[in-house]
Order: sequence, then structure tokens, then C-alpha cells
Amino acid sequence: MAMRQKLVAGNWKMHGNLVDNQALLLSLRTQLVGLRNVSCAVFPPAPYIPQAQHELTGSAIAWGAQNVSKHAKGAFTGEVAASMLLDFGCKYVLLGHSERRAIFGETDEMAAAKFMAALTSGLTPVLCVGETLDERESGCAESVIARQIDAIIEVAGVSALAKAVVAYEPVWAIGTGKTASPEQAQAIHAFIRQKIAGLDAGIAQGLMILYGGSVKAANAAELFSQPDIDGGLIGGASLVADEFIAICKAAQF
Ligand SMILES: O=C[C@H](O)COP(=O)(O)O
Repeated sequence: MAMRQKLVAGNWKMHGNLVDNQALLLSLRTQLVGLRNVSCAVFPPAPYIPQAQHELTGSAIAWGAQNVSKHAKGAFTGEVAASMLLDFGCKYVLLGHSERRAIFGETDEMAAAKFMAALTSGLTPVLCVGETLDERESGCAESVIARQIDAIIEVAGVSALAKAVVAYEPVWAIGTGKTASPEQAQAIHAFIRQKIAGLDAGIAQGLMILYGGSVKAANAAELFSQPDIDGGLIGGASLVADEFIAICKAAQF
């Protein structure tokens, strides 16, 4: 059976400016070349997507957005449609990130609607799932993640996952410096894959499942060596060129 390729994605969150981005993008463009079996992508804040497009067109690095509207167009002040992201060359869009869920009140249903908007326009949705510390400690991690995935399957069908990426991001590991151990992460990744395999074995086998939460150069190789971890969604470390480049290189096989 063919090995899944890996993907390392840098979620810049609400960081950056024209000058710093330029230096970062130039480093990535020149140093992320010729990687074996790894794709790389960056997710800048929306105003800087044209800058990423300008600097990365013709490189091996893709770019995407951190959010998208569920609507195609209309009187929705502050929203950005999937077609607009496509106009600027985006390949991916993040959905259901825990910061969107916890800070901006996004529900499973909203994530599912955005997933559909992304998918039908031709963007690749990167669906983020993960449990809080309370949920883990009360033994609910798997049921929370199952609920988050089921909300998507209910609306889009399991076949939609053939055109999507899933990112497991335990909320307690995001920006805290507390990484899930490779074994803890692998256990949840295997759970996600088995759950989907119960509906469609082929889709489960092909699905990229990324790990996110305090990934850095020093722990990336061990995480990425786990059989069900297909790369990473990197926050803080994606803002530091040498760190992000080292993480991307650690995903090679
Ligand atoms: O989207 C990325 C994740 O939230 C991980 O962030 P972090 O690497 O800063 O912990």
C-alpha cells in the first residue's frame, strides 16, 4: 500500500507585518526545495495572502487562509468568501481551529458549513479537532473528537474527507510548550483513522492527519515517525524560519 505523503503547515495566526513576512517567505522559498515526500504550506493573516502569493508563486510552498465564510457572497461585513481566497491562489483553508471555537464561538455546525463552502469552491479544508484539558482528564477526548468529525460527515458525507486534511490539536498543547507525547498523539490519530475506516477504509488510509500543539524542531522527528501522524500544523515555530524549515525537513522519509 502506498505511503501517505506528509504535510507541514505553518499557521501564522495574527502575527506578521510586510517586512518580517518578506524575510520569512524568502527564507522558506530558498531553503524549502527538494524535500522528499513532504509538502509545505503557510497560512498568513488574510491581508498578507497576496504577499504570500507574490513571494511563493513558482516555489514548492503552497499557501492558505485561516478562516473562510460559509456564504458565497452578499452583505456579510467582515467575511471573506472561498472564491476570494481562490482568486489569490490559496490551496487550503483552516476550519474549526480551537481558537475560532473557543474565542469566537464557532460551533461544529459552523465548521461544517464552512467546510462545505471550502470544498465546493475547490479549496482543501484542513479541519482542526481536539479536546481541552478538562475533556481529556474526564476521559472524553475521543468522544469530543468523534463529535467534531461526525458534524462534518453528517453534512458533507464521508467521501468529502477524501479531499480534506484533518489536524489533531489538543487544546492543552497549543501555545503552551506542552506537547502531547508521540504516544498520546499517535493514539488519537489512530482513533481518528479507525473511526473513519469504519465508514470507508480507503478514505481512512489516504487521509492526512496532522498533529498540532507546541511542535518545534526538537520534537518534530519523533512525532512524525508515528505511523498515523502525517505531518504537523505549526503555530509559534512557523514564525521562525530556521525552526519551520527544520520541522519541514524532519518530516521527510
Ligand atoms: O495551528 C496551530 C496550533 O494552534 C499550534 O500552535 P503552537 O504550535 O503555537 O502550539
